[in-house]
Amino acid sequence: MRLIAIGRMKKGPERDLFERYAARLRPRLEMTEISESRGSAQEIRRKDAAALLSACPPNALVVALDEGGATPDSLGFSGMVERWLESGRPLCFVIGGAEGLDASLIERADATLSLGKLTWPHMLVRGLLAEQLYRARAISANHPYHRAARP
Ligand SMILES: C[S@@+](CC[C@H](N)C(=O)[O-])C[C@H]1O[C@@H](n2cnc3c(N)ncnc32)[C@H](O)[C@@H]1O
Repeated sequence: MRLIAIGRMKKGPERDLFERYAARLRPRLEMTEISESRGSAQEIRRKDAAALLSACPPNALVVALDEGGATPDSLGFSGMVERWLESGRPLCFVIGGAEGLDASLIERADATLSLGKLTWPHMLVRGLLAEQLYRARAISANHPYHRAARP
């Protein structure tokens, strides 16, 4: 699995959070970082989209992280991840920069994923996604990391 994201992460709590879960994930979650571009908001979104997509293999199964995307619960997400992995296509998660993702990228994506209606800082989204991927894999493996019971 690969995470392709805008911006270069500095040392700090966001990086620690991402690395804590990424290190435990199987298959591994590799990271490709793309430098932030300059210009108007529209130009930045277009350049980011081109750079993000060119970092994905041509046959990639692209999952775009977007506030307006699908909102599965963790159990549902676990099933989605299993199906994506079973497809045999390189699985690429894409996170935008400060200006968000261009519509062309959302259209190209095979799936979209929202972490809720709130806007999260893009560096934090990396850690949130890595944790949810770890949880998804734990659910599939019946590992007790995920406690499904609710009052
Ligand atoms: C700071 S946000 C961009 C906000 C931008 N105004 C927009 O409308 O997308 C940067 C990136 O983080 C990710 N992101 C932020 N909040 C998210 C959420 N609730 N669900 C999924 N992805 C999110 C998206 O990939 C987004 O492109």
